[in-house]
Amino acid sequence: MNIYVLGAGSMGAALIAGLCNLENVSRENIYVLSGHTESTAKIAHKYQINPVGQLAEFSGADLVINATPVDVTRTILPKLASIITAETVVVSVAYGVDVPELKQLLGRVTGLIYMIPNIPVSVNQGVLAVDSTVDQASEDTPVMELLRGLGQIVRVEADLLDVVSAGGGSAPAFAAIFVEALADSMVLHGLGRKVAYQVAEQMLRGTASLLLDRQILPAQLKDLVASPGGSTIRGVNALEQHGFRAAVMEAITKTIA
Ligand SMILES: NC(=O)C1=CN([C@@H]2O[C@H](COP(=O)(O)OP(=O)(O)OC[C@H]3O[C@@H](n4cnc5c(N)ncnc54)[C@H](OP(=O)(O)O)[C@@H]3O)[C@@H](O)[C@H]2O)C=CC1
Ligand SMILES: O=C(O)[C@@H]1CCC=N1
Repeated sequence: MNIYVLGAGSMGAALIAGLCNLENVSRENIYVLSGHTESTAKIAHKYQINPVGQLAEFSGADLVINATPVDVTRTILPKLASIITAETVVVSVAYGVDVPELKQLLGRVTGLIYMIPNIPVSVNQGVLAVDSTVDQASEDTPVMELLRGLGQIVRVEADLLDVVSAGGGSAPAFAAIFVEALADSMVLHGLGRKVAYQVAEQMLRGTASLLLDRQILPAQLKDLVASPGGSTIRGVNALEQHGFRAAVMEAITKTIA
Protein backbone atom coordinates (compact mmCIF):
# COMPACT_ATOMS: atom_id res chain seq x y z
CA MET A 1 0.00 0.00 0.00
CA ASN A 2 1.47 3.39 -0.99
CA ILE A 3 0.90 5.82 1.90
CA TYR A 4 1.19 9.55 1.24
CA VAL A 5 1.31 11.85 4.26
CA LEU A 6 0.33 15.47 3.68
CA GLY A 7 1.69 17.73 6.42
CA ALA A 8 4.49 16.60 8.69
CA GLY A 9 4.35 18.75 11.82
CA SER A 10 3.63 17.31 15.26
CA MET A 11 0.86 14.95 14.17
CA GLY A 12 2.09 14.08 10.67
CA ALA A 13 5.50 13.17 12.08
CA ALA A 14 3.93 11.14 14.90
CA LEU A 15 1.88 9.16 12.38
CA ILE A 16 4.95 8.58 10.19
CA ALA A 17 6.95 7.40 13.21
CA GLY A 18 4.20 4.94 14.16
CA LEU A 19 3.85 3.67 10.59
CA CYS A 20 7.62 3.13 10.33
CA ASN A 21 7.45 0.90 13.42
CA LEU A 22 4.98 -1.47 11.76
CA GLU A 23 6.39 -4.71 10.39
CA ASN A 24 3.88 -4.86 7.55
CA VAL A 25 4.75 -1.38 6.29
CA SER A 26 7.85 -0.71 4.22
CA ARG A 27 9.45 2.74 4.40
CA GLU A 28 9.78 2.55 0.60
CA ASN A 29 6.01 2.86 0.45
CA ILE A 30 5.72 5.95 2.64
CA TYR A 31 5.80 9.39 1.01
CA VAL A 32 5.67 12.83 2.62
CA LEU A 33 4.89 16.37 1.53
CA SER A 34 5.03 19.21 4.03
CA GLY A 35 4.56 22.96 3.64
CA HIS A 36 8.17 23.79 2.94
CA THR A 37 10.72 21.87 0.85
CA GLU A 38 13.22 21.92 3.73
CA SER A 39 10.81 20.40 6.24
CA THR A 40 9.78 17.73 3.72
CA ALA A 41 13.44 16.85 3.16
CA LYS A 42 14.17 16.84 6.88
CA ILE A 43 11.36 14.47 7.82
CA ALA A 44 12.03 12.23 4.81
CA HIS A 45 15.66 11.96 5.84
CA LYS A 46 14.85 11.34 9.50
CA TYR A 47 12.54 8.41 8.76
CA GLN A 48 14.19 7.28 5.52
CA ILE A 49 10.97 7.72 3.57
CA ASN A 50 10.29 9.38 0.20
CA PRO A 51 10.11 13.17 -0.10
CA VAL A 52 7.43 14.45 -2.46
CA GLY A 53 8.02 17.64 -4.46
CA GLN A 54 4.47 18.54 -5.35
CA LEU A 55 0.87 17.54 -4.78
CA ALA A 56 0.54 16.12 -8.32
CA GLU A 57 2.70 13.17 -7.21
CA PHE A 58 -0.11 12.04 -4.92
CA SER A 59 -1.66 10.38 -7.98
CA GLY A 60 0.23 7.23 -6.94
CA ALA A 61 -1.41 7.05 -3.52
CA ASP A 62 -3.49 4.16 -2.21
CA LEU A 63 -3.90 6.03 1.06
CA VAL A 64 -3.54 9.74 1.80
CA ILE A 65 -3.23 10.89 5.40
CA ASN A 66 -3.97 14.60 5.69
CA ALA A 67 -2.30 16.16 8.71
CA THR A 68 -2.28 19.79 7.62
CA PRO A 69 -3.75 22.68 9.64
CA VAL A 70 -7.48 23.23 9.28
CA ASP A 71 -7.22 26.26 6.96
CA VAL A 72 -4.75 24.44 4.71
CA THR A 73 -6.98 21.36 4.70
CA ARG A 74 -9.86 23.46 3.40
CA THR A 75 -7.84 24.72 0.46
CA ILE A 76 -5.74 21.67 -0.34
CA LEU A 77 -8.30 18.84 -0.29
CA PRO A 78 -10.25 20.11 -3.33
CA LYS A 79 -6.93 20.22 -5.22
CA LEU A 80 -6.08 16.73 -4.00
CA ALA A 81 -9.47 15.45 -5.13
CA SER A 82 -8.61 16.14 -8.75
CA ILE A 83 -5.30 14.27 -8.46
CA ILE A 84 -6.09 11.05 -6.62
CA THR A 85 -8.09 8.16 -8.01
CA ALA A 86 -11.52 6.94 -6.91
CA GLU A 87 -9.80 4.02 -5.14
CA THR A 88 -7.57 6.24 -3.01
CA VAL A 89 -8.68 6.34 0.62
CA VAL A 90 -8.29 9.69 2.37
CA VAL A 91 -7.83 9.82 6.13
CA SER A 92 -8.05 13.36 7.45
CA VAL A 93 -7.01 14.26 11.00
CA ALA A 94 -7.72 18.00 10.80
CA TYR A 95 -9.78 18.73 13.89
CA GLY A 96 -13.21 20.12 13.08
CA VAL A 97 -13.21 19.39 9.36
CA ASP A 98 -15.87 16.75 9.80
CA VAL A 99 -17.32 14.13 7.47
CA PRO A 100 -19.98 16.35 5.81
CA GLU A 101 -17.31 18.97 5.09
CA LEU A 102 -14.80 16.34 3.91
CA LYS A 103 -17.41 15.01 1.49
CA GLN A 104 -17.86 18.51 0.16
CA LEU A 105 -14.14 19.25 -0.10
CA LEU A 106 -13.30 15.94 -1.75
CA GLY A 107 -16.43 15.79 -3.87
CA ARG A 108 -17.13 12.19 -2.92
CA VAL A 109 -19.04 10.27 -0.29
CA THR A 110 -16.91 7.13 -0.02
CA GLY A 111 -13.25 6.33 0.63
CA LEU A 112 -12.81 8.83 3.43
CA ILE A 113 -12.18 8.66 7.14
CA TYR A 114 -12.32 11.47 9.69
CA MET A 115 -10.05 10.54 12.56
CA ILE A 116 -8.58 12.34 15.56
CA PRO A 117 -5.47 10.48 16.71
CA ASN A 118 -3.22 11.44 19.58
CA ILE A 119 0.51 11.97 19.81
CA PRO A 120 1.27 8.50 21.32
CA VAL A 121 0.59 7.04 17.84
CA SER A 122 4.31 7.69 17.40
CA VAL A 123 4.98 4.80 19.79
CA ASN A 124 1.99 2.76 18.54
CA GLN A 125 0.11 3.42 21.78
CA GLY A 126 -2.34 5.96 20.45
CA VAL A 127 -6.03 6.54 20.82
CA LEU A 128 -7.58 7.01 17.38
CA ALA A 129 -11.10 8.41 17.44
CA VAL A 130 -12.84 7.52 14.19
CA ASP A 131 -16.21 8.77 12.97
CA SER A 132 -18.15 5.51 12.78
CA THR A 133 -20.62 6.74 10.19
CA VAL A 134 -18.34 6.50 7.15
CA ASP A 135 -18.06 3.35 5.07
CA GLN A 136 -14.30 2.93 5.47
CA ALA A 137 -14.58 2.91 9.26
CA SER A 138 -15.80 -0.69 9.20
CA GLU A 139 -13.41 -3.04 10.96
CA ASP A 140 -12.29 -5.15 8.02
CA THR A 141 -10.80 -2.71 5.53
CA PRO A 142 -7.02 -2.77 4.90
CA VAL A 143 -6.77 0.87 5.99
CA MET A 144 -8.47 0.21 9.33
CA GLU A 145 -6.18 -2.78 9.79
CA LEU A 146 -3.21 -0.47 9.22
CA LEU A 147 -4.52 2.18 11.63
CA ARG A 148 -5.04 -0.47 14.31
CA GLY A 149 -1.25 -0.84 14.34
CA LEU A 150 -0.97 2.71 15.66
CA GLY A 151 -3.02 2.14 18.79
CA GLN A 152 -6.59 1.55 19.90
CA ILE A 153 -9.35 2.64 17.57
CA VAL A 154 -12.43 4.09 19.20
CA ARG A 155 -15.34 4.24 16.75
CA VAL A 156 -17.85 6.89 17.79
CA GLU A 157 -20.88 8.64 16.39
CA ALA A 158 -20.04 11.99 14.80
CA ASP A 159 -21.50 14.05 17.65
CA LEU A 160 -19.20 12.39 20.21
CA LEU A 161 -15.99 12.63 18.21
CA ASP A 162 -15.10 15.97 19.82
CA VAL A 163 -15.50 14.38 23.23
CA VAL A 164 -13.06 11.55 22.47
CA SER A 165 -10.77 14.07 20.81
CA ALA A 166 -10.66 16.12 24.02
CA GLY A 167 -10.14 13.14 26.35
CA GLY A 168 -7.79 11.25 24.03
CA GLY A 169 -6.37 13.72 21.51
CA SER A 170 -5.82 16.78 23.68
CA ALA A 171 -5.37 15.17 27.07
CA PRO A 172 -1.76 14.04 26.49
CA ALA A 173 -0.97 17.76 26.89
CA PHE A 174 -2.87 17.83 30.19
CA ALA A 175 -1.19 14.64 31.39
CA ALA A 176 2.20 16.10 30.46
CA ILE A 177 1.43 19.22 32.52
CA PHE A 178 0.50 16.97 35.45
CA VAL A 179 3.76 15.04 35.11
CA GLU A 180 5.72 18.28 34.90
CA ALA A 181 4.00 19.71 37.99
CA LEU A 182 4.60 16.46 39.85
CA ALA A 183 8.29 16.52 38.96
CA ASP A 184 8.53 20.22 39.88
CA SER A 185 7.05 19.51 43.28
CA MET A 186 9.60 16.75 43.94
CA VAL A 187 12.37 19.13 42.85
CA LEU A 188 10.89 21.73 45.22
CA HIS A 189 11.43 19.23 48.01
CA GLY A 190 15.04 18.54 47.02
CA LEU A 191 14.95 15.66 44.51
CA GLY A 192 17.13 15.91 41.41
CA ARG A 193 15.31 16.85 38.18
CA LYS A 194 16.25 13.70 36.27
CA VAL A 195 15.07 11.32 38.98
CA ALA A 196 11.93 13.42 39.51
CA TYR A 197 10.93 12.96 35.85
CA GLN A 198 11.78 9.26 36.01
CA VAL A 199 9.54 8.80 39.06
CA ALA A 200 6.65 10.82 37.60
CA GLU A 201 6.76 9.19 34.16
CA GLN A 202 7.12 5.61 35.38
CA MET A 203 4.32 6.26 37.90
CA LEU A 204 2.04 7.30 35.02
CA ARG A 205 2.99 4.33 32.86
CA GLY A 206 2.59 1.85 35.72
CA THR A 207 -0.74 3.30 36.81
CA ALA A 208 -2.09 3.19 33.24
CA SER A 209 -0.90 -0.41 32.83
CA LEU A 210 -2.55 -1.43 36.07
CA LEU A 211 -5.87 0.17 35.14
CA LEU A 212 -5.80 -1.36 31.65
CA ASP A 213 -4.43 -4.81 32.45
CA ARG A 214 -6.30 -5.54 35.67
CA GLN A 215 -9.50 -3.80 34.57
CA ILE A 216 -9.91 -2.18 37.97
CA LEU A 217 -11.71 1.12 38.38
CA PRO A 218 -9.75 4.32 39.09
CA ALA A 219 -11.63 4.73 42.37
CA GLN A 220 -10.55 1.23 43.46
CA LEU A 221 -6.94 1.99 42.64
CA LYS A 222 -7.12 5.22 44.66
CA ASP A 223 -8.53 3.28 47.62
CA LEU A 224 -5.74 0.70 47.33
CA VAL A 225 -3.11 3.43 47.63
CA ALA A 226 -4.68 5.59 50.34
CA SER A 227 -3.95 3.82 53.64
CA PRO A 228 -6.23 4.74 56.56
CA GLY A 229 -4.85 7.81 58.33
CA GLY A 230 -1.90 7.70 55.92
CA SER A 231 -0.04 10.20 53.77
CA THR A 232 -1.91 9.67 50.47
CA ILE A 233 -5.32 10.64 51.79
CA ARG A 234 -3.86 13.95 52.98
CA GLY A 235 -2.77 14.61 49.40
CA VAL A 236 -6.18 13.54 48.07
CA ASN A 237 -7.80 15.97 50.52
CA ALA A 238 -5.58 18.80 49.24
CA LEU A 239 -6.47 17.97 45.61
CA GLU A 240 -10.18 18.04 46.47
CA GLN A 241 -9.82 21.36 48.32
CA HIS A 242 -8.15 22.88 45.24
CA GLY A 243 -10.80 21.62 42.85
CA PHE A 244 -8.64 19.14 40.94
CA ARG A 245 -11.56 17.16 39.52
CA ALA A 246 -13.50 20.31 38.65
CA ALA A 247 -10.44 21.77 36.92
CA VAL A 248 -10.01 18.62 34.79
CA MET A 249 -13.70 18.55 33.88
CA GLU A 250 -13.67 22.24 32.99
CA ALA A 251 -10.56 21.73 30.85
CA ILE A 252 -12.32 19.03 28.85
CA THR A 253 -15.49 21.13 28.54
CA LYS A 254 -13.47 24.09 27.26
CA THR A 255 -11.56 21.81 24.85
CA ILE A 256 -14.81 20.52 23.35
CA ALA A 257 -16.38 23.97 23.08
N1 LIG B 1 -0.97 17.79 17.37
C1 LIG B 1 -1.88 16.87 17.71
O1 LIG B 1 -1.77 16.21 18.78
C2 LIG B 1 -3.06 16.64 16.83
C3 LIG B 1 -3.28 17.35 15.68
N2 LIG B 1 -4.35 17.08 14.88
C4 LIG B 1 -4.55 17.81 13.64
O2 LIG B 1 -3.38 17.70 12.83
C5 LIG B 1 -3.25 18.84 12.02
C6 LIG B 1 -1.83 19.35 12.15
O3 LIG B 1 -1.61 19.69 13.50
P1 LIG B 1 -0.13 19.76 14.08
O4 LIG B 1 0.67 18.64 13.53
O5 LIG B 1 -0.27 19.88 15.55
O6 LIG B 1 0.37 21.14 13.46
P2 LIG B 1 1.83 21.59 13.00
O7 LIG B 1 1.80 23.06 12.87
O8 LIG B 1 2.86 20.98 13.90
O9 LIG B 1 2.01 20.92 11.57
C7 LIG B 1 1.37 21.39 10.42
C8 LIG B 1 2.10 20.82 9.23
O10 LIG B 1 1.37 21.13 8.05
C9 LIG B 1 2.32 21.49 7.06
N3 LIG B 1 1.73 22.28 6.00
C10 LIG B 1 1.34 23.58 6.02
N4 LIG B 1 0.88 23.93 4.80
C11 LIG B 1 0.99 22.84 4.01
C12 LIG B 1 0.72 22.57 2.64
N5 LIG B 1 0.19 23.51 1.85
N6 LIG B 1 0.98 21.34 2.15
C13 LIG B 1 1.51 20.38 2.93
N7 LIG B 1 1.80 20.58 4.24
C14 LIG B 1 1.54 21.79 4.76
C15 LIG B 1 3.38 22.23 7.82
O11 LIG B 1 4.55 22.26 7.04
P3 LIG B 1 5.79 23.27 7.29
O12 LIG B 1 6.26 23.03 8.69
O13 LIG B 1 6.77 22.88 6.28
O14 LIG B 1 5.22 24.64 7.11
C16 LIG B 1 3.50 21.37 9.06
O15 LIG B 1 4.38 20.29 8.82
C17 LIG B 1 -4.30 19.85 12.48
O16 LIG B 1 -5.33 19.89 11.55
C18 LIG B 1 -4.78 19.29 13.82
O17 LIG B 1 -6.15 19.55 14.06
C19 LIG B 1 -5.25 16.09 15.20
C20 LIG B 1 -5.09 15.36 16.33
C21 LIG B 1 -4.02 15.60 17.27
O1 LIG C 1 -5.14 21.10 19.55
C1 LIG C 1 -5.76 20.66 18.57
O2 LIG C 1 -6.60 21.35 17.99
C2 LIG C 1 -5.51 19.25 18.10
C3 LIG C 1 -6.76 18.43 18.04
C4 LIG C 1 -6.58 17.37 19.10
C5 LIG C 1 -5.25 17.58 19.60
N1 LIG C 1 -4.66 18.57 19.01
